[in-house]
Amino acid sequence: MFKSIKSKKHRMLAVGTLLIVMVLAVSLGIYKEYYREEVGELSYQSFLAKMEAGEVKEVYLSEGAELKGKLTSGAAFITDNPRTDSLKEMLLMKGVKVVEVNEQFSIGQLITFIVVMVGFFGFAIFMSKNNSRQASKEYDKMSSVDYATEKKSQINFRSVAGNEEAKGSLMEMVDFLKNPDKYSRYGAKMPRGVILYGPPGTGKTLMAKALASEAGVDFMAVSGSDFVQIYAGVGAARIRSLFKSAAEKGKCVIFIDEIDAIGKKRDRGGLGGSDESDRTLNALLTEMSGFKGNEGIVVLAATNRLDTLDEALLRPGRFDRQIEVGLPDVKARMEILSLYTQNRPIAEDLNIAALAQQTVYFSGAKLENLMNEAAIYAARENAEAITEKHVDRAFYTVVAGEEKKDRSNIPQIDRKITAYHEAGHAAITKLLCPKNRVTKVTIIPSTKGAGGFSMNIPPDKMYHTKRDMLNNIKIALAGRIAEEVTFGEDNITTGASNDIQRATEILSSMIKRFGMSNKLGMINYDILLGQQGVNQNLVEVINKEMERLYDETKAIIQENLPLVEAIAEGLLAKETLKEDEIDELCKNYKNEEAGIMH
Ligand SMILES: Nc1ncnc2c1ncn2[C@@H]1O[C@H](COP(=O)(O)OP(=O)(O)OP(=O)(O)O)[C@@H](O)[C@H]1O
Ligand SMILES: [Zn+2]
Repeated sequence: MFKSIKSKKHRMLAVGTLLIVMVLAVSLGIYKEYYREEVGELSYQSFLAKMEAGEVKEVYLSEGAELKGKLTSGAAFITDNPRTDSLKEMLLMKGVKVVEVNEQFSIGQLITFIVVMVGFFGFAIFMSKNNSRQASKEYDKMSSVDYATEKKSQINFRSVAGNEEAKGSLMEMVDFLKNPDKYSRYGAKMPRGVILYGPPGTGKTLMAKALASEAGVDFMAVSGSDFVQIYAGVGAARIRSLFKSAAEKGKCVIFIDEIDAIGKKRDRGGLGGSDESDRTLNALLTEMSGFKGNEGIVVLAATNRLDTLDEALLRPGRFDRQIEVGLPDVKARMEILSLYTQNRPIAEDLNIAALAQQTVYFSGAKLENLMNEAAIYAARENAEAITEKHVDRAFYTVVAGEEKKDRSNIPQIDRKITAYHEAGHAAITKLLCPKNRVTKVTIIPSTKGAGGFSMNIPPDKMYHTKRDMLNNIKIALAGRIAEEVTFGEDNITTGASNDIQRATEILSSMIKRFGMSNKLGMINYDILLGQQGVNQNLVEVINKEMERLYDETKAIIQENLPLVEAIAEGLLAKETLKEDEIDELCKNYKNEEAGIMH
């Protein structure tokens, strides 16, 4: 039994030895109680003689084969047990104390039994203590989280192609990290948390690394899924341990990939919500609010979907900066491809610009993968350089699983429809509200879901006029209208669903809440009908008005089709148009119009 302990650790050995000594001491005590002096074995005759002489003090009477007792001298003795019925009476008559021992086994056996029992219990207690120590050690280990650190990585913002806006935002933080004192002197708080959101493989991790290495601080990377544990409290403990190690480093960048694993929207109804994920999220929120802004710890988190995150995460003092990291447009793809062809032998015939055009909807990771696969094919053939042929073959490997299409027109139809749709929004905005800024139009899908989007910033105003609202409806409708006018009624797409929602919202609040309809008057229909109320008359009025607005907008688009086409062509070529490029197109268009009129 104890042998197995020996083979364990030193401490176990020490405790085990101590235990044995204790057991021996105890049993020795018990032993002495019975055998204070050495035991003398007496023949039955001499026993009888001693009894006659009055030298026997006491006898333990039992059913056993031996008879034990004590002499008046204090010495213990053993003799044969005659097992006669008269023995007890005889002894009593001689004035010997008789103790009836109802033992089935000898005292020696008793002692052995006690030793074994004590030993066993001692061992059990020892093991359970040891186990709990082991368990707590294991818990300690479990509650700390492995993070990948990188101190002097070669990555900087130049390793990240495209994503200029996101890079710009992060570059501002480099100075915060480098000179936190400079900012704290003015009471300026450093942003604690930044969420990078966008499709997979767009360089979120890369940018977080670049931030850390440009600021010259440690980079600690973990994944949200590391905190999802089956054991209660472990996730929260890991969060605390992560921030503790970060605090020990002083300045650092903590990167939490897949933040949605811990920061999912909590179930307000309490149905199906798990306390455990709440606890982990709460621990994160506490830690984020806990460290003072100027301590030099920045937490970057990445997610593919911003809309699934709990609002509590996005509150001031937590992840209050959200930066979109989108799919690269053609220019960015060109830059990424250049980056990954830089140190590779590239054949003359490989046209990087054309390849950038053909890799619509590719993420940075996919482009890197494409060049890597091409390099593998070239290496296998022992080719001089990577040629068009290798890239072609790599293309199919990378898009494997997706339907095999001619690479040159993979999503050409989609792109074209999206381009005209977005051009419709942009053209109508500039035609109806020349003061509105259109800062960016793109046909690269964003995480917000739409095929593309237009950033339309109206000038600051206290009130919205009826005309503003009508114009906004027309801008929303213009996407679908441009699709219809260009590709025919049968080729319109589902891409307008958000636009239709928006147009309906504006129009219905104009009529139901703002009293802007001549036919329905100054009545708040929400109060009158309640939220669920459907009023046939109301629906008809809204529908008629929407139809009228649609026709009006359609007329404007048809009249200005060349502008729509110019913007759409620009989008097809560049995928993203910036504010100045859009303004330029509009200016050229107006000048031409003016030229025709004169
Ligand atoms: N804009 C880019 N410039 C250069 N390389 C890029 C870019 N985007 C992605 N890559 C390449 O793709 C790899 C994967 O990108 P990264 O891990 O940063 O993506 P991510 O956005 O964090 O993706 P995920 O959401 O899957 O975590 C990078 O290591 C890099 O090699
Ligand atoms: Zn639209």
